[in-house]
Amino acid sequence: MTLKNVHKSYGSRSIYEGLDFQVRRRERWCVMGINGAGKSTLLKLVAGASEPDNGTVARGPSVRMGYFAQHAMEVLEGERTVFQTLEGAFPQAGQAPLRALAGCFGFSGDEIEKKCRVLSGGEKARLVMALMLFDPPNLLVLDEPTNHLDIATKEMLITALSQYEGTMLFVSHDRHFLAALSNRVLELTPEGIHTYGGGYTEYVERTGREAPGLRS
Ligand SMILES: Nc1ncnc2c1ncn2[C@@H]1O[C@H](COP(=O)(O)OP(=O)(O)OP(=O)(O)O)[C@@H](O)[C@H]1O
Repeated sequence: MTLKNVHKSYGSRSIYEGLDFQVRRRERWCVMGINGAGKSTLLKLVAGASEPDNGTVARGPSVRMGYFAQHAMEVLEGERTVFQTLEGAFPQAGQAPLRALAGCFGFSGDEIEKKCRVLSGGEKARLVMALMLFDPPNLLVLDEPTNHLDIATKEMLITALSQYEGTMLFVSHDRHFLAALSNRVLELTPEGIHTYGGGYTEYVERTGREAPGLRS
């Protein structure tokens, strides 16, 4: 995944002026920066949900991507149940594995019969994660995936993602998520980008500072 000389503005507000950045296989980048630095915009560009004004975003031919952002929850069909949603996505999978999948993501017993329209934000996020991780793509782009999750589900997600062997690019304000899952750090600053070859913990040790906007 290579971004070359990427320019992006919203109206008169310039977000990047010539961004160069490369993500290689198995790297796990956390993206840091203050509010409005352009973290979500970068993830959108990588995911193809937004186009650069100038420059190129190139994906390797074997890249299969999963993109999670808050709007991902809106694509759930309100009248479908949790189970119907999983079955619709994986028609070949059979009942038992899908029930097990739902269970792993906290939908036990009758809860899989709940319609999507009644799900809480956290339940929707869990269902979207289950859809994404059943047959995981080899590049995950995650924009604040733990936002609506309770602690138990967050820990479960961290465990699942630490076993994931693909490449990741993510934004998180959760210290444990950052520390457990990153092996690279990209910092967006007004002066441009800084990259660090180690994970978040090494970044904190080296720079003596934590990510801006950390929640826990
Ligand atoms: N579609 C849009 N139209 C106009 N301005 C936008 C749009 N999307 C983002 N922006 C602006 O661009 C800037 C960067 O936005 P972005 O969401 O990438 O920042 P961020 O670093 O993810 O911020 P936060 O930490 O607050 O989520 C912000 O000032 C934002 O208001």
